[in-house]
Amino acid sequence: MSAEQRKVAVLGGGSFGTVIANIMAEKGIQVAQWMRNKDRADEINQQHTNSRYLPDYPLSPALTATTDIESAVVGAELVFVAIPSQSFRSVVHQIKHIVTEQQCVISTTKGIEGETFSLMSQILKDELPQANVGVLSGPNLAKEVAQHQLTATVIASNHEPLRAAVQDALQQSYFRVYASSDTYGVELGGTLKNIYAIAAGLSAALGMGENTKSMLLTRSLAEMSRFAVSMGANPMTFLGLAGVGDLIVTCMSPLSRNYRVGFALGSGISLDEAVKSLGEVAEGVNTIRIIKEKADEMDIYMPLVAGLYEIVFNGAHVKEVAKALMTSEQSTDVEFVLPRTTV
Ligand SMILES: NC(=O)C1=CN([C@@H]2O[C@H](COP(=O)(O)OP(=O)(O)OC[C@H]3O[C@@H](n4cnc5c(N)ncnc54)[C@H](O)[C@@H]3O)[C@@H](O)[C@H]2O)C=CC1
Ligand SMILES: O=C(CO)COP(=O)(O)O
Repeated sequence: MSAEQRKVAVLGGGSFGTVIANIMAEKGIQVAQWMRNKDRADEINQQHTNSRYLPDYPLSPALTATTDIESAVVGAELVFVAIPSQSFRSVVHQIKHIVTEQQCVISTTKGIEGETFSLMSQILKDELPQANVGVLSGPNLAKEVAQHQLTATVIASNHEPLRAAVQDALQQSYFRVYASSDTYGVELGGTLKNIYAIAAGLSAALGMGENTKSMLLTRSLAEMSRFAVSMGANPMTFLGLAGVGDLIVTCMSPLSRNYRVGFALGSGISLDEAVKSLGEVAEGVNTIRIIKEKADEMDIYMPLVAGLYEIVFNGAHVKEVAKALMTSEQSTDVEFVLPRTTV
């Protein structure tokens, strides 16, 4: 099928929904981007910009926006969902009776539903059991994708035709799409790294040095992987783009909203004010609370999450938490857990 014959939908009018929709429109694919806000849809259709979320980046004139979710989704081969985790289920629920078993639905959302401890692919399976489900995740700061900076991402699904269709739809000279069959690991990596980006922003605001940043990043990766393995994920996925790759970009770039929330907290701004002034989603704030509860329940050792929770939600002082972490019981660096062999 030629690009012009392909029809896809993107649900969400924010930064990531817009760049994903724009990549495909640039390739000549028919893209319908659904959003709630009519003025923003009109702006995309008439001025080819989304000034609220991506000011200064021209969009493809071929990209069309709509406020009618049904017309966007009906007949779309691929449906990407770029809606913050707190609204994800309610939006997907609206298309429950429209989606057919031929369609592929792909989450780009890096968060967890607190009440059910569900990642977004699980919500897609709950709400749309008829559809093929996938997850797109990786080191993909929306503004850098909009600038056409060379970028790589991962499409994860256990449905091979979905992986191939998404690779074909999104592959661009500046955007490379790798495939994975570890949906759970890819999705968990994208979700967990937001927590550590908040910690990295906090430490940057306090002027901590490069040794500190390196320690924080590396121990974050160890902690994420420990949690993931306890939950049954493949630790190798955490050495890839959707694991350490996304951790690096989000912990190092002031373009990351989670990093910026951490930086604001470290500068003495309250959590409410930091989130409000951001005006975009920072999934990591809720994720800290949800992962802390799960780690406590399952007795998983996550000292960085526990310390960050105290700082963000209980007003603990960063320097006191850092001191407690630095002087806690001696620990090993990397432990290899070898598979048990039968004797
Ligand atoms: N921005 C980025 O660099 C990247 C973001 N992501 C993930 O993509 C997801 C979405 O993020 P962004 O687009 O960046 O967020 P954003 O904050 O830029 O935009 C969120 C969009 O969702 C819409 N929305 C919220 N609730 C809604 C509802 N009930 N019904 C309809 N629309 C609703 C908002 O109006 C807004 O258009 C997040 O989970 C994020 O972690 C993933 C990769 C990169
Ligand atoms: O996931 C992202 C980059 O891969 C975007 O991170 P933020 O949500 O912190 O901006």
